[in-house]
Amino acid sequence: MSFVILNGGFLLTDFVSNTLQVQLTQHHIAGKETGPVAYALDDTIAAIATPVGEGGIGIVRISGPEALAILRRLFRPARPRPFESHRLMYGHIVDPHTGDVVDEVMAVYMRAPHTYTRQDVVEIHGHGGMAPLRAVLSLVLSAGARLAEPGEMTLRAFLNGRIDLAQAEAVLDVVRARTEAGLQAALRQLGGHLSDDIRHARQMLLDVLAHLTALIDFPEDDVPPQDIAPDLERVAAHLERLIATADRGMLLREGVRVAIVGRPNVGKSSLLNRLLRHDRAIVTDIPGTTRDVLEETLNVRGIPVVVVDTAGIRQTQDVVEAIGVERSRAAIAQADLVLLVLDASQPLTDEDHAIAAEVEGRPAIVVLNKTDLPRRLFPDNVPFLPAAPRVELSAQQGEGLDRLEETIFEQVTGGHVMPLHGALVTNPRHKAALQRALDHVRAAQSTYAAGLPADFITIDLHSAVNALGEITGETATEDLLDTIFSRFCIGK
Ligand SMILES: Nc1nc2c(c(=O)[nH]1)N(C=O)[C@@H](CNc1ccc(C(=O)N[C@@H](CCC(=O)O)C(=O)O)cc1)CN2
Ligand SMILES: Nc1nc2c(ncn2[C@@H]2O[C@H](COP(=O)(O)OP(=O)(O)OP(=O)(O)O)[C@@H](O)[C@H]2O)c(=O)[nH]1
Ligand SMILES: [Mg+2]
Repeated sequence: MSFVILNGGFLLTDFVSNTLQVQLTQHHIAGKETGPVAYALDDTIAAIATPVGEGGIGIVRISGPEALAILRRLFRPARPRPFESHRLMYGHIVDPHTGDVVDEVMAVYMRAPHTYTRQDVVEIHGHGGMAPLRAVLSLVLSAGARLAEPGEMTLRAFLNGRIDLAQAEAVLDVVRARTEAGLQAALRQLGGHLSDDIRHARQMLLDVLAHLTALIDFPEDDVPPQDIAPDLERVAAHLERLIATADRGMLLREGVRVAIVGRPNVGKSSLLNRLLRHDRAIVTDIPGTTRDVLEETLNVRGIPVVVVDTAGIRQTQDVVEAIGVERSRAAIAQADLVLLVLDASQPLTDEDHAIAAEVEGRPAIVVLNKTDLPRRLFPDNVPFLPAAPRVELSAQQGEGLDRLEETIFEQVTGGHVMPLHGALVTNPRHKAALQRALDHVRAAQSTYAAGLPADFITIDLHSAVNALGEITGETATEDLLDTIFSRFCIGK
């Protein structure tokens, strides 16, 4: 699918041809010579908007100028009356060629522009099953609609200016949120908090640019030079504040990977089961029970934590077990945090030392398990990983688990709680663009402080403005839009 490029901070919509036409300039497509692209908004698209499986109801959504005409052709209302915008009607979807009833439905026509896409939208709410939904969709397609690409409904909402790019991305984050806190963060972004903050920073930069441009273009007019240092500092501080929310924001959106490692039989799988609060992994007293890595998602105070149980690491002649051990090592490498589990009822072994050496240098927690048994090992006797906190627990008895969750939370957040209000950066793409914008503002500050000519400063300020525009979409490239919207599900 090909997309539109946005130029100069504006969406240039050509309403005459109903096609979105945007001029491309070298300026906006870094290093890429491209001609003008057009993305048609004048065709009518349709998709099943709900999961295709068994459900109470399922929705076929249609967006575009033909939406109502298509509905008229296929829908037989139980009580015929004129279609009224945003009013749900009861009736049947009927195949116009055969007269066969395809499903019993509720249907709604929503007149542009007060709709999801800002186009005419029709929703057909049918029974939530594969056969009825496909039958309805197929009639809609034969009546003139085109099957929507993934994310194309939301793309239209973006292209028509109902939401900006950061909000469009938030739609997907809402769908994919794995915890309540993650959902709240996504909804905040969907509500436009981040967008408002970024637009504010961008506008301040544009104001400074306007002033500098006046100085450059009309030197004879004696434009009184203003001191732009305070404005630049204010923008820089604003960007820094936003960037500072990113580490925690990204945790909410992406979560962390925690690997449970240790020698065989120390109780790794028992610990996983306890953390999940159900018996996911097989537990036996036979060392080498877990052969493969096993992943489950856990909610630790709002942070999605993917916990990975691994095969106990030891030298082994067993081919299958050896592969499992290799995977355990890979899990250590991929984890954001490692739980090194020890058996507190036994003295440390060479294997414990060897595994600790592999964990060395990575964020870790040392877990002393089996504290319900007579003790042979205490936190003070553990010589390795001196920086890692020690947590004593009994996975079997379920004691000490709260303390472990607390320690995991502290390790991954640095102990900070989530800010409850205002903008929160949750997306690495946004963080990277903010950082680029900040670097350019900092560079502009130095240039200004060094007393260099105004056009040296404007180069950096333009780059900063563009970097911010990539977040909200004013200066997004075709490739970027393609990447973002192709991650959506069909019907979104
Ligand atoms: N049936 C249904 N439920 C749904 C959606 C949908 O499209 N259909 N949504 C979609 O994913 C989500 C809701 N999001 C939406 C966002 C904006 C508009 C909308 O029509 N906005 C208009 C204002 C309408 C009005 O004021 O009455 C606008 O902003 O102009 C609709 C749904 C979740 N639930
Ligand atoms: N007393 C006591 N026994 C425990 C505790 N945790 C685990 N066990 C027992 O230790 C044995 C091994 O437990 P697992 O959870 O399978 O150990 P593992 O580390 O996953 O072992 P592998 O998968 O072989 O690497 C089982 O018999 C468990 O019941 C504990 O806290 N206290
Ligand atoms: Mg196990």
